[in-house]
Amino acid sequence: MDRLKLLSPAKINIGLRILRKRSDGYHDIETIFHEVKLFDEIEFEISDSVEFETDSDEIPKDAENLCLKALRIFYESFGIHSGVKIFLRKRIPIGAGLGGGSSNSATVLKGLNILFNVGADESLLCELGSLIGSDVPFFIIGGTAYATGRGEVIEPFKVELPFKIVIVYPNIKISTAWAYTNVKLKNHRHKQSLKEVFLENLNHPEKFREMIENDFEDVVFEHYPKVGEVKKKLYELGSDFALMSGSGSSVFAFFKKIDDEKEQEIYDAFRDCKVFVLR
Ligand SMILES: C[C@@](CO)(OP(=O)(O)O)[C@H](O)COP(=O)(O)OP(=O)(O)OC[C@H]1O[C@@H](n2ccc(N)nc2=O)[C@H](O)[C@@H]1O
Ligand SMILES: Nc1ncnc2c1ncn2[C@@H]1O[C@H](COP(=O)(O)OP(=O)(O)O)[C@@H](O)[C@H]1O
Repeated sequence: MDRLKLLSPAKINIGLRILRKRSDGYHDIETIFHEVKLFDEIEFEISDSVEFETDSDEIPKDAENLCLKALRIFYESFGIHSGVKIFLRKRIPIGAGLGGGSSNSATVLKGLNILFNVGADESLLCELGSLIGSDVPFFIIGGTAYATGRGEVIEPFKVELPFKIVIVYPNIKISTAWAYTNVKLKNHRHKQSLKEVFLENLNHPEKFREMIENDFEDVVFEHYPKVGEVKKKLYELGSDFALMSGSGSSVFAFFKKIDDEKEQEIYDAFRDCKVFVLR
């Protein structure tokens, strides 16, 4: 096969606790990654040189692009010398807490593995992914996973979410490094694990509101009040649970059901934001 097209999904963090700062400068976290039906598309074609193109003018097109960082790691790890043309069609908002760049990196590792028939298994691809970013290993596996460490220690689990998901992006790009630098650490000792809280209360989402938190909300809402207003409005629209995703600025919400009228009401409520109703 000399051509391939893969979808590169976004994720939300159903809860994000920052436990401690580590000696390597990262933070130990506890989170639940959940893949959502919002995708970038990445096309691969064997060629005589390495070329990268994207339809987005909001991300680097040079070696700084996370697609090319992933390609470099893959080529160095497996001694690849052939060329490949990569085209990235961007849909996932940038700097949104939806893991777009990390997802693209993982999708490039998976795509090259198929294209060049290298046969690297998931655990090797996760290892390579963790060299690119803390969120990348999750995107190698996808689905839903409980994550610890800096986010690279992944424990996948199956769950049928009894909700429709809405994501509201208030067009504010937030740097992940800025968020981690400015976040105030909280005490999570003696708390039930996020995974237990989540699975035990799937049918009582009102419990999520008091037990599933995102530690980045305080610092982000303080500097970008708009993000807190989005969360408040999602509750006013009748959502069962709303929370900022990752380091922001997107806010996701669970709704037990969304009919056409409710969908229109949601779009009308957030005219100055990008809204994704993933029914
Ligand atoms: C916050 C989260 C939550 O899922 O996602 P996003 O909101 O970015 O999507 C992740 O922890 C983001 O993971 P990722 O975007 O891969 O971060 P990396 O590239 O590994 O690190 C970017 C910077 O964030 C900080 N960082 C990242 C992860 C972590 N556990 N502790 C940190 O302190 C470090 O300063 C690092 O230099
Ligand atoms: N392929 C890519 N897609 C998205 N962002 C990228 C990509 N390559 C590099 N970046 C850079 O990564 C940062 C945003 O990463 P992204 O994953 O979209 O946000 P978040 O980490 O908030 O989920 C931006 O600084 C962006 O310029």
